[in-house]
Amino acid sequence: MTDDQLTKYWPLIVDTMSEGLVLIRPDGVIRMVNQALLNMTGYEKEDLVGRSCQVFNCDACTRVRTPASRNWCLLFDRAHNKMESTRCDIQCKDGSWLPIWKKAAVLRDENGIVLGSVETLTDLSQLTAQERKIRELSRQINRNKKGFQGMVGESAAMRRVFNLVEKAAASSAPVLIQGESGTGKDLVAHSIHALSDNQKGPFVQVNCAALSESLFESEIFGHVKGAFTGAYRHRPGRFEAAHGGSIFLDELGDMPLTTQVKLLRVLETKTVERVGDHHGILVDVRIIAATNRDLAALVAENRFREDLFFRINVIPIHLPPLRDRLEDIPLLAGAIMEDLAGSTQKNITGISPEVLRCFMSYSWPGNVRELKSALEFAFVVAESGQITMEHLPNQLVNIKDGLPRKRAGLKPNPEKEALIEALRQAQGNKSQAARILGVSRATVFNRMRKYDVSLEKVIN
Ligand SMILES: Nc1ncnc2c1ncn2[C@@H]1O[C@H](COP(=O)(O)OP(=O)(O)OP(=O)(O)O)[C@@H](O)[C@H]1O
Repeated sequence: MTDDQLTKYWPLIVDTMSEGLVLIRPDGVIRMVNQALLNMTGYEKEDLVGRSCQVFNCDACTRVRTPASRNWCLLFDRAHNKMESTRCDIQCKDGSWLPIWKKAAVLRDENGIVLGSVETLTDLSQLTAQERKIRELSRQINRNKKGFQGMVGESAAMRRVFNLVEKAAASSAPVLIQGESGTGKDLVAHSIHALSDNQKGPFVQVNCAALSESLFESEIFGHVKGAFTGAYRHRPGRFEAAHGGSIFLDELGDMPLTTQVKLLRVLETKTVERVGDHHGILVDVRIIAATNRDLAALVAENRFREDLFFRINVIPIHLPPLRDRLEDIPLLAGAIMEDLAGSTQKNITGISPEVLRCFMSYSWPGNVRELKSALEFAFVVAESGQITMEHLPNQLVNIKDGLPRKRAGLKPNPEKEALIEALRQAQGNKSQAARILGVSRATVFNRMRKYDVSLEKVIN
């Protein structure tokens, strides 16, 4: 084919492409379009040629068009001399939105003068529909797997929680999960992320109780080199690491007041500033927070900022303690034992009626986590057959008047009494007390501080 023939047949060649093609002048006016583009958008050639490319209302273009710039859009800036590609949405003639993959390059003459840009557009509507279908199917599979996203429970209270989790996942507002230790706050946070549009992004967890005040800010906001002694290089914080996903601020009630001010600013401006720097970095992060403290009470005591409380408590989810949903125990015990049977070689067939009665009358200060560790303990002690009372840990068979300890016996503060009892049984060994309660050693420390429990008082 000669050059002349190529020029002659070029329009036909361009029209055989399955991708849309558009040529745009440096002032943003459309110079030429191919047939595929007309098919994709529903426009006629005369609707487009000679008009501004703003007709497509492309969401990527609104982001790169700057009123201060001399050029029509950043694409024509000298610094952006390469091929650019992005996923974006354009508007069709009937007003509907079309998801596309757009590739763009600037055309220059031999003197470097910009002649215009060429853009190819791939229709992603089918792919997007398939992705949505896959997401929906995987949600259904998770729902059918075990309970709701791995959370077991059929009580009215838990059904309300599942419902709220779905609603929270569909929104991008901050979520505050409150509930006693071991009620499943961590599971709820993971479920919200897994069901949200940010599911493909990272899930970054920060335990606010585990970080010392001095480390806190650089850990979650990052720092620049030289910000403090030992800051040898620039380091991004957890917020930046969570960009495009979710950040889970666990034990939020333990966040230092100085950091609370900074967090409030992040929520309001959607930008973070690394320690030692004043440049805001834009972050698109879903915020999920949890605490086992009564945040409203901390606000009243001036230990938690009221403005932050209102800003973060947009979608409150309260997880009820296990003693208030005892009807969930048989289902929970069954699911936990199914998991344990799968991971051990023992032929344990179930729990005796007496054990179930005991479970139903116990106060479960450590909630589901304690139920889980009680059954794990029983799986270690029992050989085969049914789990009976003799296989249960001490705190459950602490018999009073022929019956396991009643719920009423633990009021008004079951968590404090359970802590004292566990420390007594463990003779002051905090790790062992943590195992008895089914909580972490840090939680034992926190509770000792919270309830002002000292080892001398407990053991003597
Ligand atoms: N509804 C539930 N169904 C099944 N397992 C559960 C449920 N709730 C909690 N669990 C299990 O109980 C344990 C404790 O749950 P989780 O860590 O989510 O509690 P938490 O409220 O975050 O506790 P903490 O405040 O101490 O961090 C985990 O092993 C979790 O899988």
